[in-house]
Amino acid sequence: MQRIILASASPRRGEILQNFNISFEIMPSGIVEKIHAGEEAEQIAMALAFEKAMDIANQCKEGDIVIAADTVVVKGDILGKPQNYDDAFRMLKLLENDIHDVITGLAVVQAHTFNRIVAYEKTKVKMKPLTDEKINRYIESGEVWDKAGAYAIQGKGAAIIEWIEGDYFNVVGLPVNKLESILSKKFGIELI
Ligand SMILES: Cc1cn([C@H]2C[C@H](O)[C@@H](COP(=O)(O)OP(=O)(O)OP(=O)(O)O)O2)c(=O)[nH]c1=O
Repeated sequence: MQRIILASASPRRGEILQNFNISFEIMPSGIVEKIHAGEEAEQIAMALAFEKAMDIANQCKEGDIVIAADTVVVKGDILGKPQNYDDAFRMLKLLENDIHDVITGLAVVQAHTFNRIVAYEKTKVKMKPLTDEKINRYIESGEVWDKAGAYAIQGKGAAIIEWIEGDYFNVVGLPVNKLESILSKKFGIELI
């Protein structure tokens, strides 16, 4: 029996995938995410997604399908998750009142075969102007910690996002639209 594995500890990714017509298991990857200086954000997101998928695929039996993703926020700098309060403040100060990109790398790997697809999706996001007081209140809400770019569009962060262009689910961490195409066309698995 071919299993479908989501190689992710992100509750958001699990929740998004649960909406669909597939049964899957969750096996978070233990890789240490390292951003290599000088690489493009798209390359970094895809390389990290691929590393996570391969880490788990190596522990699976032949034929299992492993899905992994990695989300980064990009505005000149590449922003991952904030390390501490000052880092979260710096990120939100950089993002407020401007447009940035959210890039999610997506990897789908069939364990112990050469069937593997790595892709990325990009969504443009416009954040409202924010006073320092508002940034402080948002950080203190506790929502920012495990989120790339120190905000969550699916949470209180919705109130500070003016508009987006592209796939909403890509911002939340799993580009469902792209995943559906890859699973359907390359692996014969239908989400709906
Ligand atoms: C911008 C944004 C990011 N995020 C989250 C999605 C990802 O969980 C997180 C980016 O971290 P990732 O390193 O992509 O993922 P993760 O460490 O949470 O989970 P795993 O590697 O096990 O799959 O930021 C939101 O939930 N909402 C948002 O609006």
